[in-house]
Amino acid sequence: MTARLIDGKAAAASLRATVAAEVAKFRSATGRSPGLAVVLVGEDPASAVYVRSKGKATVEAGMQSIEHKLPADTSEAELLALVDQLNSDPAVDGILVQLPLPPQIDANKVITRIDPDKDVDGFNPVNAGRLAIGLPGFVPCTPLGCLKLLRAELGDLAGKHAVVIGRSNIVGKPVAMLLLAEHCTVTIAHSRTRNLPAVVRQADIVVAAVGRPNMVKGDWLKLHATVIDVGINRVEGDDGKSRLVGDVDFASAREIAGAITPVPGGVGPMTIACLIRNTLVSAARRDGYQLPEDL
Ligand SMILES: NC(=O)C1=CN([C@@H]2O[C@H](COP(=O)(O)OP(=O)(O)OC[C@H]3O[C@@H](n4cnc5c(N)ncnc54)[C@H](OP(=O)(O)O)[C@@H]3O)[C@@H](O)[C@H]2O)C=CC1
Ligand SMILES: Nc1nc(=O)c2c([nH]1)NC[C@@H]1CN(c3ccc(C(=O)N[C@@H](CCC(=O)O)C(=O)O)cc3)C=[N+]21
Repeated sequence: MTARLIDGKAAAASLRATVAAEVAKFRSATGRSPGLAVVLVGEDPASAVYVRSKGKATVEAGMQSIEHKLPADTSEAELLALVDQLNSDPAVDGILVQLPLPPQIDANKVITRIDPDKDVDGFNPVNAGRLAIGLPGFVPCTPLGCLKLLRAELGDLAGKHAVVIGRSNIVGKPVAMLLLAEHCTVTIAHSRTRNLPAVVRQADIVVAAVGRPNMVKGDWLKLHATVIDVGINRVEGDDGKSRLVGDVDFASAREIAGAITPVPGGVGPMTIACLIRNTLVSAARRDGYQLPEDL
């Protein structure tokens, strides 16, 4: 039996529709629409694509998109000044500074400067801390998207062994924190992990966030494991055209896994849906407006 496909595109469309319906109610209750400011420094083509799709999703949900495009040679002081301005702008509910940033800018400094209560990316240390100790805050969009897909697929996650491959601050660590809060037994693997295939073979849930095309093979998996592939890797196909592949070798993994996310069409679309979700949550908190619990 080949694995069930976890359709992130469909799940994202459904979340976006739910958010749009709630935005409409928010607007009639408060007379304003939630605003998301996205800041792009430089012209990395992949970043430009993501920023465009974020803006489109924001507007489609009935929210205001405020885009700031700065030249690649922008100084750290200039970017920090823009963040300060967005922090104090009442029309801005969410602030996202697209990563990576050019080398003259310290990304940690910028992330730390964003008002934690507008930090819809969930990258500010205050929000990382809130997640770690179980306080309400903002959960990073990609990890939240992974969790939503897993809950929809498996229901209760308590007691499952989850192996997260990757320990970055934006994906691996927050995914591990979320799974721990769901009462999974969590193993975090990384580049120094010994015998990774044997570690992965213990997993009921595998989350791969590595950035290495097709690294996780089907014969690493426990039979019928649930596989969430976060990797977005652009590679050259046999036809010479570039295409996207994940960190999991999809062809071999789908023969062993119980369910698996494709790339594209898996976690990526959920990231953007969770961003507009977080922006609405931010606007509601700032206005004391009550949203449904399970958004
Ligand atoms: N779908 C989406 O919305 C998003 C997708 N991504 C994608 O997810 C992937 C990961 O992103 P990100 O977390 O930012 O990447 P980073 O490069 O920040 O982190 C990669 C992690 O993988 C670990 N790693 C590297 N090589 C190996 C190896 N051979 N075996 C085991 N672990 C290894 C590293 O370990 P160590 O710490 O020891 O160096 C590190 O912890 C990328 O493909 C990225 O494009 C990212 C964000 C959003
Ligand atoms: N401050 C910040 N926040 C981020 O959330 C952030 C960031 N910086 N920098 C870059 C990464 C990457 N990221 C993705 C978003 C959507 C898709 C996505 O929609 N992917 C589609 C395919 C898109 C395509 O075809 O290129 C899919 O997987 O189906 C992928 C990756 C957000 N990131």
